[in-house]
Amino acid sequence: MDRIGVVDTMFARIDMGSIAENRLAAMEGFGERFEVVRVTVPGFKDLAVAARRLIEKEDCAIVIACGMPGGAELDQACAHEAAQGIMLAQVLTGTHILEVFVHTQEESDPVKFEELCRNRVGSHAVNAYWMLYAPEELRKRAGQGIRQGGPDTGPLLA
Ligand SMILES: Cc1nc2c(=O)[nH]c(=O)nc-2n(C[C@H](O)[C@H](O)[C@H](O)CO)c1C
Repeated sequence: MDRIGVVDTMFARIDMGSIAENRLAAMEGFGERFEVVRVTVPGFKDLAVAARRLIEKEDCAIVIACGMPGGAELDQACAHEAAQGIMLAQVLTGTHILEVFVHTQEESDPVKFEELCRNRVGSHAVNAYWMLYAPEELRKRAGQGIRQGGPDTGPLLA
């Protein structure tokens, strides 16, 4: 059976890993064609190694890496470093790791923030599934200004 990896953090203030897991569990073939392997790490700087291990030791075909950068300048700097680590893990493994970061300052209203987070994580879980099993779904949306977590922007010249 194929494996899709999900890694999330304790630092996040929303259970991002469960959102991804539940979205994947609703997709066709769950439990038959693929299963989900989940790991939780302390914070976003720990995501890259965890994702690499999911690929190399747990045989995951793709990984969704969920993190929530805090609002401080230090958090933003660290988020950039964490993102570079995830990029490196992708290149080293030759396997996609979808970086799903929801930045605390993207939305100040907690209810809207939660909605944004659910939407982004859920959409990327579907993207991961499509990348593995239905790349034509991505192809037909090429150049459409698709966004995860907010309204789509649409093509430049509609
Ligand atoms: C400054 C900082 N900010 C964040 C953050 O905004 N979000 C997050 O998930 N984790 C943060 N961390 C923790 C680091 O990512 C990491 O978990 C620790 O440095 C231990 O490796 C740190 C150290």
